[in-house]
Amino acid sequence: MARSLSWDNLKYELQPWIRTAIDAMGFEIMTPVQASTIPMFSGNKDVVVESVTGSGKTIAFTIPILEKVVKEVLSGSPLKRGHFYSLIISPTRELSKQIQDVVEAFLAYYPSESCPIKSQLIVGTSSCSVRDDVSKFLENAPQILIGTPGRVLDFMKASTVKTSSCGVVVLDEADRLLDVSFEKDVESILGMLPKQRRTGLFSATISSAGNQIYRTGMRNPVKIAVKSKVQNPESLQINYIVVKPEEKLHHLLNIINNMRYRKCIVYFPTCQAVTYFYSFLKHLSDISKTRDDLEVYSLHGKLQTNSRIGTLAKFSTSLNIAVLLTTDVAARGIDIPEVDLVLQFDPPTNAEMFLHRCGRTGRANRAGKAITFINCGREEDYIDFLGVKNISLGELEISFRPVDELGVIFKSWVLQDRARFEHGIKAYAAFIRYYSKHSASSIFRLQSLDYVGLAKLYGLIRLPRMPEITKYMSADATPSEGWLIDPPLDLDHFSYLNKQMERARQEELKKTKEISDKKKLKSELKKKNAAWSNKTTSKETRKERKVKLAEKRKAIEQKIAEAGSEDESDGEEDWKDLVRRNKKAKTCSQIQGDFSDL
Ligand SMILES: Nc1ncnc2c1ncn2[C@@H]1O[C@H](COP(=O)(O)OP(=O)(O)OP(=O)(O)O)[C@@H](O)[C@H]1O
Repeated sequence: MARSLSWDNLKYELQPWIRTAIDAMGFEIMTPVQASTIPMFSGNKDVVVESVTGSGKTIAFTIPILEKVVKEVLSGSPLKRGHFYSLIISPTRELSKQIQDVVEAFLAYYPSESCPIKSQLIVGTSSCSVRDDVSKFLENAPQILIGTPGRVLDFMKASTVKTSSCGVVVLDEADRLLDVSFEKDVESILGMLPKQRRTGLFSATISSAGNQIYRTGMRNPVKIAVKSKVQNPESLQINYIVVKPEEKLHHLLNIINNMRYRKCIVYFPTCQAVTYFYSFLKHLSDISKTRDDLEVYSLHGKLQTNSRIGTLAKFSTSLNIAVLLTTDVAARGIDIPEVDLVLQFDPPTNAEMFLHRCGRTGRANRAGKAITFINCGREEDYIDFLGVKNISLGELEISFRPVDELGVIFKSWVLQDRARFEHGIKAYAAFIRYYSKHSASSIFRLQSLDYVGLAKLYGLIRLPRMPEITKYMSADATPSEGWLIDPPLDLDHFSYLNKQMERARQEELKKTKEISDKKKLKSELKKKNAAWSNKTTSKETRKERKVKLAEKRKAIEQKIAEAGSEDESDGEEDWKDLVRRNKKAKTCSQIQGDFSDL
């Protein structure tokens, strides 16, 4: 046993019940991040902690929180009604629940006869309103709150919730909590807490938060970085496979059917892709084209909280071989020890997410394997791009073996129901939107996408009319009228399996046929077709955009002039810089802010 990592070597003595809990959990020694963080954070220091995925950061903040809360409880002055002592914020409901489970696992060993210590989860659910959270809080008087930013903020705004006793706050996955999508809520929450508090920021990729960390009101924080040569844990092997888009599903099935693993997480780019491929895999398993000992689950941000938490619990506790199809909603923090394989159907939109996704396996020194599909062509540069960021991947040279009759089964499954055909188009369009948000935009370029290969992957029978396709595909590369099947299908006779939907469609069809006026008909059809993309190429909007741009340019130029730039070349620099920064801010906010597809 490494002596310096022995729990006995901590600079102060842990409370006996915490020590008992640690022994019962079987944690013989501390992990390096725990050895460095626990003494600092339990003492009077604010901490900013960066350490690889699966290195035990949760316990590194749970123990100090429990130590502080117990001290308060034993101090003799009882917790006043509506007050609490500590707050842990995380970006997702699943992660908040998981943290609460760890806190509760410790509390099971607390000798609670005199004054029990309790925690409460504050996350949005359809079955429980903010008001319900508040009444539960007032009734149970928990000292520790754990939740997601939006809900915690709403909860804290209630007049009966008092924040002045909160002495310690933790932001888990802090870089995510400080990015544009959460930063406002998080700042408001921190602004409501007492200034004289301890703050801890934790993440495997905290460096990406940059100066944002100083907006959390920390005082002289200690930075703890448990570093190694590479950014991923050593127990984690990361590989990539270069594929053609239309071959991806075959590769996926070959891997989940033939590779040895216990639990596998497959990351898809969007919710639409998860639901679409999940239904198809279910169909395949019904007709026995996948292993019959295999359980497949799906999890994404558009599901209700209870269903999300329930699915994760089922996947975690399943005794069978299990595969979870998901999005980045389950990329950070989720800790399922038996996950030994992670597959990325597409690379994520930023390198931090790449590490978090891969880090769902190879945790706590257990062996794990992560495989990423890379589309052949320009995307292959992504490997060097990750290399520069100290993430090294090895190529897995797997020769392509088509799965028997997969194409035929997929096509007939799509053609059985118009709803599937539409679902495929939505998933395809969502993917193109997702692709346009990559932070490495010089590698993931819309103009380099293989639109036809991608359409085949999504089981489309016809290319949808999207501005991207018209813009980036040459006319000779576009199949006639966009059809990918021969002969083309009479779409008017392509029906829904769902009777109600089919009835509504028939009525709509009848109405359209009755419109004798050609102009009106054209505008009706245009309205319908516009739904696949939120981009518009109408002359009117282009004109408006041009005017707006000109106004912006004028305003920036005026700013530069006011700043009194003497040298013309400097002025030119400034102008370019401002425009560049402006553009960057825009892309950043698009990349990080829009998670509606997850
Ligand atoms: N001292 C320890 N000894 C052995 N295992 C530990 C120890 N501390 C924590 N673990 C286990 O390590 C696993 C990973 O811990 P945890 O989820 O806290 O990692 P993390 O650093 O927060 O990862 P991520 O960055 O992905 O959120 C958990 O299963 C946990 O039970």
